[in-house]
Amino acid sequence: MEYAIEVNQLTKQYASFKLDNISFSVPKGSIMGFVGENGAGKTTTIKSILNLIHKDGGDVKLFGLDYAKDERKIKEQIGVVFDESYFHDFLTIKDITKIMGRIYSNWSNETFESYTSRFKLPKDKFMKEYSRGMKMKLTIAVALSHQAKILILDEATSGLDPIIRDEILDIFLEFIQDEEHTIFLSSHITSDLEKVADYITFIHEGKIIFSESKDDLIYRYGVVHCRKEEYEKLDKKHIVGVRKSQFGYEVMVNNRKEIEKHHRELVVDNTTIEEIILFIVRGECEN
Ligand SMILES: Nc1ncnc2c1ncn2[C@@H]1O[C@H](COP(=O)(O)OP(=O)(O)OP(=O)(O)O)[C@@H](O)[C@H]1O
Repeated sequence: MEYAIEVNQLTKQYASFKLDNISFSVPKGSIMGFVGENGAGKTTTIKSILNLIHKDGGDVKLFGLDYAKDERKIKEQIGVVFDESYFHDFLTIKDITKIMGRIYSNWSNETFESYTSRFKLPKDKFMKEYSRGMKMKLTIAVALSHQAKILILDEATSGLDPIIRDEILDIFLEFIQDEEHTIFLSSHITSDLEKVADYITFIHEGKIIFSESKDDLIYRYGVVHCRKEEYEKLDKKHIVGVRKSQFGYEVMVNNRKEIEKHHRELVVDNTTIEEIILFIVRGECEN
């Protein structure tokens, strides 16, 4: 398999936080969703991938290239969208077209024009008159208009309404259609990731908990509703989290086939990425 991004044993130490020896890879032509709570280390990881901060250990490769040797080549091929717009208040779309044409050697006025029209962005208004949603669409239009091979987005769709988010997610799906383009997308909104992501990487307190194909996760994980006595007979190595209530036990398992094989009396329900994450973070675990 060819990888667009490879993160290998990356470590970054801040005074009260450590990105702890993390490794994962993003296959070329796919959408990778990057999830984790506030402060889990998503932005720190993204800044390391973009070579915007100094790493304390490990390495990052994009298209197999190293920043130390090929920084310019790498940066030309990345489109970046952070959760805040970086355009000056007194610029219009026309000004931005000119500026970007000077910055990127592969800038395409036609592509930019087609996205700004599609997003119905007003051409003569100043940025200060743009809403947050309009600014975000504009930033995405810029990122898509210089023939980037990878789009890296940090919480870019958070704070946007569901209709705009849906429109943007459709564009992401179009972007990767030709299998040459890749998207790495951090988000709190797991339902968005469930809709578009091929792979999910989950980061928790600076560590990668899993980085897997979304379909495999949904296929392997499941929730068992059972009584205490039934719970006690389950093989703990398959349990990733438990919720106890007055009605019984809800148990998130990571190998539903094994559970179904050994406990024919139990029903294992389907689950969602959001539930898996909630169980891992908030459920009790007795392993
Ligand atoms: N420059 C810095 N100096 C010191 N600590 C930092 C710095 N940047 C980030 N941190 C700390 O690193 C931790 C991870 O931050 P990061 O921004 O990577 O999290 P995140 O997962 O992106 O969170 P959020 O979803 O809230 O944006 C936090 O505890 C943060 O306070």
